[in-house]
Amino acid sequence: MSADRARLLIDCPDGPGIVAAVSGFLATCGANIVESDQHCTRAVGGHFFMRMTFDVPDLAGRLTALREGFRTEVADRFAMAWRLTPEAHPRRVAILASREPHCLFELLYRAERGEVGGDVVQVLSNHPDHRAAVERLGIPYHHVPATRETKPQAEDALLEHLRGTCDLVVLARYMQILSGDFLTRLGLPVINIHHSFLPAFVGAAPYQQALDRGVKIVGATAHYVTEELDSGPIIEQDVVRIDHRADVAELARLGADVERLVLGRAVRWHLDDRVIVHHGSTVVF
Ligand SMILES: Nc1nc2c(c(=O)[nH]1)N[C@@H](CN(C=O)c1ccc(C(=O)N[C@@H](CCC(=O)O)C(=O)O)cc1)CN2
Repeated sequence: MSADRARLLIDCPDGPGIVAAVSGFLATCGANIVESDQHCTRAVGGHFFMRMTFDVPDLAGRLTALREGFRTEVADRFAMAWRLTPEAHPRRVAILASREPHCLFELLYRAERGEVGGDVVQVLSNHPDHRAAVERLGIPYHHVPATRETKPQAEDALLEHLRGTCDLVVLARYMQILSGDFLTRLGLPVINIHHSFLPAFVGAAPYQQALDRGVKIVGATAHYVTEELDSGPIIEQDVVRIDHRADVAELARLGADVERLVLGRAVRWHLDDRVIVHHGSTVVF
């Protein structure tokens, strides 16, 4: 990982001259573009998306000036939504879990191997089950019990631990619905793994819903969390075939492998600045 490497994510109304303006600005800064990817929603009158990776000497010392120059010379001209982030910028991840362990430990395993794109700085759970295993990895574990009656107090406690200490929150089969007020006060991206192929089977017990419906595939969906349950922008999905012999335990067993893969991909892509959210959907470079 180079200290002088940065990622630039852009989306704006499509039109002529965008790529030339961005690459021209970077050239005047002495930047070398090492990766560039773009997408337009349609030929005319659409929306433009781009992800660039570039190297620029003394990035740390010039970051503020680089951002200000890009804003005034390029972004404002094209009404861009954008973010320019050093690749080496710390990406601290907090994981919320309940009893199911597989997604939590998938992320911890991947983080140990440097495959998440950030550091897991704490685990919080409404159950004490995983404290010993998490703390053996040297990661703080906070048990924050939550019931329907105590949800406001539990959310206050979660915010105490989360605000100012992390850059991304991941719900690894965390089984508490978070309030809109909590999400607003948190002010960070939250990624959830839902154990169905959304929009099918929203809410609790999707495997039982799938069994009752007689489906032939089950799946998992990683999405950004919004106040509306399981309705946030989808980042990644995958499925596995099942048949009439499967009961709900078998569905959960087969589905767990899909959940782990889908969540691992989504967290990595988010932390690699590959995901742009636009009008409730995502572009994933
Ligand atoms: N605001 C949001 N909060 C949460 C979301 C979300 O999309 N928006 N996703 C859920 C995860 N989830 C499905 O993936 C889910 C979790 C829990 C429930 C639910 O009905 N929970 C009950 C309590 C269940 C219990 O105590 O065991 C509840 O909170 O009343 C449905 C879906 C995470 N949060």
